[in-house]
This record gives sequence, C-alpha cells and structure tokens, in this order.
Amino acid sequence: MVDHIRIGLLGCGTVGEAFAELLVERRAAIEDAAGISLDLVRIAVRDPDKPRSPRLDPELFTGDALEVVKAQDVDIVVELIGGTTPAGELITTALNAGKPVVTANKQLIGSAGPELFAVADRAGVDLFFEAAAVAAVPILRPIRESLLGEDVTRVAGIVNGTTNYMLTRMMSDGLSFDEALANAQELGLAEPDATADVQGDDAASKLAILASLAFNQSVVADDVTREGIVGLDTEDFRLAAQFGFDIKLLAVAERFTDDAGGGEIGVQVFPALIERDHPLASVRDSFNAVFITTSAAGELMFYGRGAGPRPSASSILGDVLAAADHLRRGTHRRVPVGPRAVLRSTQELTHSYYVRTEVDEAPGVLSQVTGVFGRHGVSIRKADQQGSESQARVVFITFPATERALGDALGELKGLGHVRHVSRVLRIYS
Ligand SMILES: NC(=O)C1=CN([C@@H]2O[C@H](COP(=O)(O)OP(=O)(O)OC[C@H]3O[C@@H](n4cnc5c(N)ncnc54)[C@H](OP(=O)(O)O)[C@@H]3O)[C@@H](O)[C@H]2O)C=CC1
Ligand SMILES: N[C@@H](CC=O)C(=O)O
Repeated sequence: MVDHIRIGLLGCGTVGEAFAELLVERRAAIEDAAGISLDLVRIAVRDPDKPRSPRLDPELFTGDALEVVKAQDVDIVVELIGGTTPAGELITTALNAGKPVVTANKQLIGSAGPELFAVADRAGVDLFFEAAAVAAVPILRPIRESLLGEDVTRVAGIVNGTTNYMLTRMMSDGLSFDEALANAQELGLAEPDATADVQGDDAASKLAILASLAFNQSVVADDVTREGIVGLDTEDFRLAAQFGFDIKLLAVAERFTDDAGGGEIGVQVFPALIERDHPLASVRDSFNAVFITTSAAGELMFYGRGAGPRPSASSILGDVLAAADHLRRGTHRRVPVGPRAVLRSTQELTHSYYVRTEVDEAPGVLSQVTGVFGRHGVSIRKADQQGSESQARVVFITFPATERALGDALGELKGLGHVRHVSRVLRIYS
C-alpha cells in the first residue's frame, strides 16, 4: 500500500528549488523504497511571476505563504524562506495546525529553537531541521537518537561551507577574499546575506543548535562568542604555512564539569591555526567535519558537504520522509529542551596562540616582548623574527594560556616603546 503525503513548500530559491527538483526526481524511487508517495502540491514564493525551473509545474506557485500553511491539502510544511520573519510565524502556524514542519533555517532555530520545540511538542507534531547544521551530513538525528543516552563533553569542528571553501581557495590558489566569496556565492554555498558566513554568525547559529542537542541544555546563537574570517590576509596564510599550519574557521562547544556536578559550557567560533596533520586540516572546499566526544563512545567524526543546494536538499528530503513516516504511524519525536545553559566566560577558556607583531628592529626588543608575555603567565613556545633594518615582524607561538592572560599581555605590549602594533592574534587548535 502506498501512503500519499502532500508537501507545501515555502520558498523556492537556491535551496528550495533544489529540494523541489530532487523531490520530483526521486519520487518514484521513494515510493518503491518507503511506500510513501511525496506529492509537491503548493509552492509559496515572494514573486510568483519570476521564471522557475521547467521541471516544476507553474500552477503550484503562489505569493501567499500563509495560504499554503493553512491549506487543507497540505500535510507537511517545508520552510526554505530563511530568516526569522515571517518564517517563525509561518512555522508556528503550521505546527499549531497540527502539521509537521521541516526547515533548514539555522538562524531561526539557533535563536528561537527552544520556543518552537515547545510549540511542536504541545501540538504533538515533528519539527525537523537536519539541514540547519552541516547541511548534507546526518548529525542532528544521531545526536538526538543514537547519542541520547550518552554523556557528550565536546562538539568541535568546521560547520560553515562558505568560509571553508574560501579559506581553501585563498590558501591554496591565492584567491583574494572577494574573489573567493564571489565563487562561493556562485556555487550557492553562501547565505542570502553572506556577511552571516564571513562574520561567523552562521557558524554560531549552528553551534548553538549542536550544543543544545548534544548537552541537553538550551543554548542560543547570542551565547556564542564569534570572530569571522574578515581581515585575514595573504601574509597570515604565508606565515601559517611557514609554521606548518592551515587556517580554518572552527566552532567549539565544551562542557566543563565542576566538583559539585554542575557544568558550565563554553561556545566559541573563531579562525584558528591548525597543524597540517590534524584531520580537520584535510577538510577542504565546502566540506565540513565535526568531532563529537562522549564518555563511552570516545570520539566520533561526522564529515560531508556542509553547504550547497543539492547536498542541503538531500538532508531536507531525509527529514520529510521521516516526518511522513511518523505521520502515517500517528507518532512524532519531540526535541528535548534542557535547562538554560550556564556559560563559562571566554576569558577563562584556554588556548595556544599565534601573535603577529611589527616591532622596531632595536636591540633587545624580542626579549622585552617575551618578558611581557612571561609576566602574564603566557609562555612562548617559538618566536620567529623576519625583517629589514628598521622594522621587523615577530611571530610568537605560545603555550596554552587563558584568554584573560593573553589579553592582559597584549594590553601591556601595546604600550611598549618599540612595538609598532600587534597585527594578528589567532588561536591554535590541536
Ligand atoms: N545555501 C545553502 O547551502 C544552505 C542554506 N540553508 C538555509 O536554507 C534557507 C534558504 O536559503 P536560500 O535558498 O539560499 O535562500 P534564497 O534567498 O535563495 O531563497 C528564499 C526563497 O524564499 C522566498 N521568499 C522570500 N520571502 C518570502 C515570503 N515572505 N513568502 C514566500 N516566499 C518568500 C523567495 O522568493 P523569490 O524566489 O520569489 O525571491 C525565495 O524563493 C535559509 O534558511 C538558509 O539558511 C541551509 C543549509 C544550506
Ligand atoms: N551558508 C552556509 C550554508 C549551509 O548551511 C554555509 O556556507 O555553511
């Protein structure tokens, strides 16, 4: 017997169109494999008169998203408009009407996830969002299901495809920032507003989603401290290579258990130097990879395409099938919402650092600078000086120290006579 499930799609842009096409392409195979016929019955867009894929029936398009959500002939709503408004209101309306929702909207889930999970739970329907974190890679379902009973202590990796693609092209092919970004946009990797990618906001939303599910605590994007990749220059790439490192934009969530059994968490997104033989250094282009550390399983690695229309469509299709299967069985899977996370101040988080300074080439400057670091408890692992008669660049690689200690040392360094400026500070990830 074949069950017919009718899909209402909100948004048919970069990702929405790829999803609609994949649905049409895979319809017969899905029917054979799962006994479910997924019928795309309505598509809401901003401008219904815009030319669309010839593979999609023009009769399906409307400019009224609310009408699609409320339509009697729509069983599952797929939200691919993006942003918080009107996506949030549309999803809430669908859930309250008893319709399961599938979305790829990390911005919305990363900021209002806990509220929406509660709405879905009250309504007794599914809210799935696998594509909202690490696009094609099934990671949220394993966290929600396979690792539900586990004690997860760390989630860390590369979660933004655009910036990983850009860093790969800038480091390997010498592309400028603007060229690399334009290529990423052409490939459909970037957000509609790509500042979210390059400033680390997209990665912060994804980290909030991953940390919430992994630690069973409520974490929102605003909790995540972030630095993007804006401002990195060819000299950083050259120096990183010289020291045996690659540069990657990382997202790291850690849970620290105290003696009383409490657990603060640290959530950070930052560009970092990473040793060339570290597995994350081999993650290139739009690929992403996330390590999850648990007490029993140890370390697990999830790897695959973290952005792009078709990889995202694959993940959305998986969610739609899961929701369709639940619908025919009359069941749903709730998203657990844990207590509000207690955040550890980033000042107390510990890293090794790469510090690039420009100094006057005067005798003793190097030991003066090393002395300042030492006074603040930041020990130097390596210092490399290159320069001309009047000016030198000194790169310091430190042993692990807290952000507070490094900040204090840099503060004092800036007041030092022969230090012209500190031109870059990057964390080193190992
Ligand atoms: N790019 C990627 O690799 C990935 C993206 N995502 C997420 O997917 C979502 C969609 O992104 P993307 O496809 O790039 O976005 P686009 O901007 O390409 O598409 C947005 C779509 O929404 C439609 N739309 C906008 N406002 C309304 C409205 N008020 N009512 C109805 N339709 C509306 C637009 O209509 P029109 O066509 O008429 O302009 C368009 O079809 C975002 O949440 C994004 O974060 C998730 C994973 C990966
Ligand atoms: N813009 C995002 C798309 C996928 O989530 C990214 O580059 O990772």
